[in-house]
Amino acid sequence: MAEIPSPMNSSGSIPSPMSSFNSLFWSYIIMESKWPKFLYFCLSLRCVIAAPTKLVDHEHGVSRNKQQKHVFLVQLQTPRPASSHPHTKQDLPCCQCHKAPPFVFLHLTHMGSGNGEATTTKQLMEGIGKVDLSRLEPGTPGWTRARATVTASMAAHGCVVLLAHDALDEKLRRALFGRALPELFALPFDGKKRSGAFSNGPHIGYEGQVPAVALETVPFPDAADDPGTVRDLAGRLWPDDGNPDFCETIVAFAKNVLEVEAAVERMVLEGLGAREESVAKHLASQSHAVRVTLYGAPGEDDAGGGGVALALHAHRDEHMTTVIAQHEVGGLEVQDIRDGRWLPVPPEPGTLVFMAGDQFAVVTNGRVPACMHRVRTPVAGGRGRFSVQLCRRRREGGDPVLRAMEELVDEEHPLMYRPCNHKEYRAFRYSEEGQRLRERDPLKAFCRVVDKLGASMEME
Ligand SMILES: O=C(O)CCC(=O)C(=O)O
Ligand SMILES: [Fe+2]
Repeated sequence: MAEIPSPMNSSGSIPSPMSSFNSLFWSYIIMESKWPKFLYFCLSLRCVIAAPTKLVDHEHGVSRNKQQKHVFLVQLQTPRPASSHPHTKQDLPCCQCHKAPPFVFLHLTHMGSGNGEATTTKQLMEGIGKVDLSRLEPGTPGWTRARATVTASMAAHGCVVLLAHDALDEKLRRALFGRALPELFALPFDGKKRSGAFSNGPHIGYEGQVPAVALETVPFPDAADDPGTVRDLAGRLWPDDGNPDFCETIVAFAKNVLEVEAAVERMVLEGLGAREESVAKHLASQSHAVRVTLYGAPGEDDAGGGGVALALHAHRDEHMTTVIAQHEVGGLEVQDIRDGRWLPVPPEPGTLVFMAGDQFAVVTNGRVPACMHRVRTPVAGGRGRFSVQLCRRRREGGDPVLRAMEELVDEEHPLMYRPCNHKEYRAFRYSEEGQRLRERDPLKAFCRVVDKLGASMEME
């Protein structure tokens, strides 16, 4: 049986929900091939504390493999009074607290099966999971442990931090952030326009020089599969020689990080109980793009509280997944789904941040929530911030319909999102209505299933 650190407090007793009204009271259950009993326990507990079924459903994850151990984290949480709520504008569970009666919320999180290790619980309680992917081979115990941590963190936050020194070593990091990006963004505006991918529209080509948005960003679609597209673009940016070093750097990043991305997506989907063939089919249905971004250095006037300036508003990505590499200047923050707090993700060398977008929430039947995130850059130091993202989305020309994976829908997890056309969803996201909802939940407005009582299945 896997060992998990005790949730006891310093006095050696398990904290009681009554004595910590605004904080988490939690306990855990370790199961060994006994999930039906566990389910029965949950159902009876639900009756006893009268937690709404929606809350029970939201944090999910009973794998059906009865041969393996199942580790669950059970969190009991009392709602915060509305008056102390810091994020009343967000359309997140916590924001509905004031509507909820003062009973106890029940969160269930599947911590993984197989040899899931102690670190998962600790990391989940402290924030986002962090996993070292170096030299991991599928099928080994290390892989199984990593899968448990990745799955738990994705299910809880829609996000996990990866230590991936193999994919982003010091040499590539220097080539990318020390040379390729500075050279690209130093080009005059007209030079960048010449890239031919110019548009000041949403996430299609070069974006920059937009009043009130201090960032510039350039996408390189299909960089790993079709390096010729990077060379074409670079040929227009640097007509003299096409900057071969730049191309080599972008393609190397794309190839390395795409490999990591696919491995992590596989871990999460398998961790949730998807079949190998479904996962393979899903991965083959996606395209990718590398996007390089520069956030201008904020001025003193831009500073909000805490000496940081908002550089990118809170949002969820509309595509499938995003892997983000930050460099030296931090700023990425993800929102804790449980209480609305913003958790900073520091730019540690060799780390990549893996996050779910709306398409992934549809495919996983809401068992992985799309990650709400934003960027706030420090004013002190007056430095710009670089980040590089690898975005994955449903391939153009493939099946345009996004739907939940069959295995991830069952009695315990009824369909959460209706099948939807990814292009239509993208168009909706950039429509006036979608923009209005961007800090709330546009996916919910677009295709969330409504239950028989006419209520959305989200916690309300
Ligand atoms: O730069 C970052 O760290 C995040 C960028 C981002 O969220 C986006 O481009 O959608
Ligand atoms: Fe984003």
